[in-house]
Order: sequence, then C-alpha cells, then structure tokens
Amino acid sequence: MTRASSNYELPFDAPAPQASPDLRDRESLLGLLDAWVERGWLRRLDRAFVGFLLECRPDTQPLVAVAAALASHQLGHGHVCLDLALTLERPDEALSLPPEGDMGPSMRLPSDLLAGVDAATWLAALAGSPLVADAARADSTDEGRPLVLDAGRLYLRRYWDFERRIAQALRERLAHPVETPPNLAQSLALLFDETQAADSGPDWQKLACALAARGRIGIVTGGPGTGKTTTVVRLLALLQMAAVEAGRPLRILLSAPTGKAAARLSASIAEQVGRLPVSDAVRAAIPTEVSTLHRLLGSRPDTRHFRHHAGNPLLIDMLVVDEASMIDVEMMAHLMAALPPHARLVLLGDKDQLASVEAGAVLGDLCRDADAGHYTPETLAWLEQASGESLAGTGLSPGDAERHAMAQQIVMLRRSRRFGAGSGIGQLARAVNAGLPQEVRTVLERESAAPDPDVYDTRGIRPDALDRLLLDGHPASARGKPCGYAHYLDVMQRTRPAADIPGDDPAWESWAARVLAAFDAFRLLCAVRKGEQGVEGLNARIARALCARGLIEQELGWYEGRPVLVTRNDYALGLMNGDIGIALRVPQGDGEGTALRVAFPRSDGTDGVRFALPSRLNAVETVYAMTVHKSQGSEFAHTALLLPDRTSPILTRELVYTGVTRARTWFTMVETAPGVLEEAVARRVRRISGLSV
Ligand SMILES: Nc1ncnc2c1ncn2[C@@H]1O[C@H](COP(=O)(O)OP(=O)(O)OP(=O)(O)O)[C@@H](O)[C@H]1O
Repeated sequence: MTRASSNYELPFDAPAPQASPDLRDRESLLGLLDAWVERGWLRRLDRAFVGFLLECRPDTQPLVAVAAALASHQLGHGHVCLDLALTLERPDEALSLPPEGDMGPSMRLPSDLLAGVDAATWLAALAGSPLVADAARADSTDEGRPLVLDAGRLYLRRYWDFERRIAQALRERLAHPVETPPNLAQSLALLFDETQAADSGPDWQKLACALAARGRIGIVTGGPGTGKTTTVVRLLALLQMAAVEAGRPLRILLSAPTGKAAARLSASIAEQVGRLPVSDAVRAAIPTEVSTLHRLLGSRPDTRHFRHHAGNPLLIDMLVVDEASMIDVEMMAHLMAALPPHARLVLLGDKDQLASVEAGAVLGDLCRDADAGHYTPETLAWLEQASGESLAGTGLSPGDAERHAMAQQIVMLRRSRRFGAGSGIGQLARAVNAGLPQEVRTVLERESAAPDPDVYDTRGIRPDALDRLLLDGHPASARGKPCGYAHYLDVMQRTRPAADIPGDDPAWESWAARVLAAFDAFRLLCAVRKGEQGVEGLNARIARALCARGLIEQELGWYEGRPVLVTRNDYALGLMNGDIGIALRVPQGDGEGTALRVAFPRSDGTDGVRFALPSRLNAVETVYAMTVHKSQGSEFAHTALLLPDRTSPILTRELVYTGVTRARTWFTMVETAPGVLEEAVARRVRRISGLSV
C-alpha cells in the first residue's frame, strides 16, 4: 500500500464538525469499538481490520476508521458493502445493532456514534484518505488501497473486486451470444408438446428454454415446482440433440451449492431424462451426476483458493447450477472465473428465497426485473418467433437494452405444478411473497379449517401440545400422515436388519438409507438459533421429549438415532457444511458386537450411504430443529415453521417464504405470539450491494 498523503486529510486528532465524542480521537473510537466487540456487536475480525488500517496509516481520521469497521461489520450481515447515506439515515437499523436478543445494559448505539455526521463530510473524509480508492477513477496507483468508494458505497477491496469481476464476466457473456441450434423451433415443439390451457398464458418453460439456448448465460427463476428442472432437462436435450448430430456432444456439468441440493437435482434429472422423446445417444449424453460447487471448483483445505480458476478453467462446454439463490458473491466470482469463455452457464433458482448467509444476493440482484420481464422489442420478437408462443396480454413491462441487459436472458416461470391453485401451501406461499399479512391470515384460517388440510395453524400453542406436534405430527388424513420426529425412530426400530446379519451385508446400508429418508418426513424450522424458541432450545426440548418417551436412550452425547448436521467442510471425510447424518448401531467389522456409526447419504444422487466414526466428526451439532437458512435446498414432506414470540429484523418475508416452501405435502405454522407473523410478512430483506448488469 502506498503512503500517499492528501489535501483532504485532517490530522487524526482534529474533531469532525459536531462529531460525537466517540469520533473525537482514536482512543475514544477504539474504546467504543472494543466495547462493541466485547458485547458481540462487532466481530473480532472487524476490529482487527481497523487495527491493521491504523497501523498502516496512523493519521487516519476517525470517520474513515469507523467506516472501515462498519463496512467489515456489514459483510458479517450479508451486505457486500456499506451504504453511507442509508447508514446515516437509519444507523441502528442499517447496521442491525443491537443484535437480535441483546438484553444487556445500555450501550452507545451507532445512532449515537454517527449523530451529527453528514454524508458530505463522511464522503469527503473517505475520498481524501489514502486508504480509500475511488472506483470512478481507473487509477492504477489506487490498486493497493484496501477500501474502495463506489457511488456512495464503501467496500473492502476484495468484495468490490468480486462484484466488478462478476458484472464484467456477465457483460462479456451477454455481448457474445452463441449460435442457436439449427431447427430450434422444431426441437422446442418436439420437447414441449403439451397443449397449454387457453387461459393459462404462454408456456414459460418453453420461453425459458429458448432464451437460455441462445446465450452464454441464461437464468431460469421461479417458485417451487414451477418446472426449473424440467426446463433445464429439455434444454440439455435440445442442445445435445444438435451436438450429438454434429458428432461433438457437449461436455456438461451439473452443480448445486449444497450436497442435499445436489442429491435432489440428481434424482430429479435422472427421473426426467428417462421420459425425454429423444434417441438413446442423446439421452446418454445428458449427465445426471451433480456435484457441489466446492467439489466442482476443487476446493482445497485451509485456503479460499480453488484448483480451477481463470488460469486453469474447467474443461466444459456448459455448466448448470441449481439453487442459485444460495450462491454468495465470492463463490460467484470464483465460478465465473473458472468457466471458459465459450461455455454456457445456466442458473436455476427461486429469486424470492433467502439469500446465502455469506455476503451478497447474486440471484436476487440479477433477477431484480424478472417479474416485470423488461424484454426489449427485439427480444420479444425473437422469443415469439423461436417459441411460437405469444406474450401478448402477459402484462410484462417493456425493457431497454442498456438498462435491462441481464433481463434479456432471464425467464421467470409462473405456474407451479406442485402447488396448483387449490393447494393451501401454494396459496400461503403466494400471499407471503406478495407481502400481504391479512391475506396470509385468511389463507391460514381457511386452509387449516378445511376437511383434509395441507396447512395447519397452531396459534398460541401450549407446551404439551407443542411436544405432541413435534413427536407425532397431526392425525393421518387421506393424503397420508403429517409426521413428527417419532416417525423416523419408529422406522429405525421396525426395519432394523436381524442381529446375525454380518456388517458388510448391503441390508445395513439399505436400512440406513431408509432411516435417513424417514427423517426427511418431518422437520421443524426456526428463525433464530438462540433461546428457548431457537434451534438450540428446541433441539434440547425435542431430545428431552423423545427420551421421556423412550424413543432414544439419552438426551446428550452420542446415542442411536441422533441426527447431526455438519457445520464445517471436512475434506478428509468428504463431508460438507450442511450435510446431515444419523447415528446408527451397526455390526463391527470384526464381528464383535455393534458400534455407533453415523450414516450420511452419498452426495452422488444414488441412494447409497456411507458410515463415519462419531469420534472422527469434529464439527457437528444435533439437528432435530434447524434454521430456515440451513434448510435451503432441502424439502420435507411435513415442515413446521416456529416463529418466536418477539419480532426482530431477521423475521422477514423471505424467511417465512423459504420456510413455507420447504414443505412438500403439509405445512404447520407454529405461532407463539400474535402479530409476529404479520410483521415478518411485511418486512423485506434488503441486501446492500452494487451488482447490476
Ligand atoms: N411441463 C410440464 N408438464 C408436466 N409436468 C411438469 C411440467 N413441468 C413440471 N412438471 C412436473 O412438476 C413437478 C415439479 O417440476 P420441477 O421439479 O421441474 O420443478 P422445479 O421448479 O425444478 O422444482 P423445485 O422447486 O423443487 O426445484 C415435477 O413433478 C414435474 O414432473
């Protein structure tokens, strides 16, 4: 880093006009930041970053140091940068401070710290600091500066770079469309031969397939069951038909952010490929194996670098990534870098779901215009001609090639095949997504009172009734049984192979697979981790209730039936953060009695299972209840979402929507206090970023 000086700079000790006492000098500011770290308001990392900057430039103004601390803090909350104006407008809200559940003694808040600071003064201080590069000036001497100021947003350079590289790579892809396969219209007609009902509008899947076929980048977004996988399977068939014919089948890879999502996509594609009206040669050229993004890029232990990057790109012609809403800005930048320029990239995902826990909401940012379409007249004409579908009367808004460049390669699927008009879960998801609390309440009341409900509402549930719900679910109905956690333990006991069957017999693996599948019959989702109504409290409660009923041997430690969630990638064992396993008693290899082993599904889309020694698992936690965040990419026959009794900024529309849409057949809303659901539905997540293409 250069140690250039600047005319703007004030000596460190000079107070900014009307600044709060915390911004008067270095010691006061660091004192407050240290107190925030102690209290868990800032990460140690954020404080260390400021320490590093002050070491490089001891004369740094407090206004610059505090901006650096807050920009780093924002990354921990999923924001790619610090929006200065927004932070000054509503400091505590913009910075999510005090954090959820902080009941400690009073402490100086961001609003106290930033009182009296105006945007112009803050911007001038940053613009004048040798630590801050100005994004508008392509000045190579700026390159070593650790912070970047871009249109009123302050970035840590790494993250500004990620965003810039993603935008650049996408623009290049958009600027160089590929040749569409010959006979596009005929192939589309062959693959999409369903007749649409006259009132159901155009076949959005066909439109999505056509758009993706013409570009190096295509995005297919849509709610659960709208046919994202169906569309991509047909796209793969369409492209491979032409490529196989030409004697050069495409090298295609499929990927997803988590092992669970990869396994789901793999099973779904395998099932759909069989039904394609194509030759065996084309069918054989469509892969069904799906790897996680980490595995695809070749993650290496103890480093953030991957084996594949711009200098060693993937040897492929096409990449499909499912559950793209879970991709954070860093992963997306690595992904774009590792993709050879000629390769096609297709992203599938639900833009309305919660974004990744890490910084950035790439899919949400790119799909900003997806509801309105924003197609240019050229795109509209091309789409109608290629697909034979009419977009008249769809209510889409017109677009502009400059302002809506990315929108030209995005289609939003609008008709759910899983949750049709009559589905309570579908209606609930739509009402939540539309941000209509009153409508949400109406749907809950109406659907839960129906004779064979798929939605259950338990307002003000009593503790004993909650325990019964969590263990036994609801009474069986015509559709089957909305289970609780007793179910998979029952399957475990009932289907256990006979004790004299040797440990290497496949019966043990099939049994484990069956128990793992039964575990997915029910999941309790929580909004928060801490407290009685968080994951930690509920896991303890469920274990206690199962133990009291004699369904598990003990509440703590390792016991048969204990479900565990992997919380850190373990490359040696091939386990990824988010993988779920269950401890089972299986025969020892030497024929000497039995031992506990943790069964994990293989992430190759098969029903295979592998076993790990409990003592080898370093980062796991019990997972009856899980956070909505961790449940992304999974679905469960019966899903219950428990909302805490106090509202908080993390209870948002996206969180409730993601929770509801994890349910395949039944959904239970567990409300512990009035008004919390309504407030959550009315609140939107806003991820701060500058990604726009
Ligand atoms: N055009 C279609 N014709 C008939 N059935 C369809 C069609 N599109 C989707 N389906 C069926 O609807 C269900 C959901 O489709 P699909 O799995 O493709 O949706 P998705 O959007 O990928 O779902 P998810 O949200 O689970 O990722 C599947 O059973 C699929 O076979």
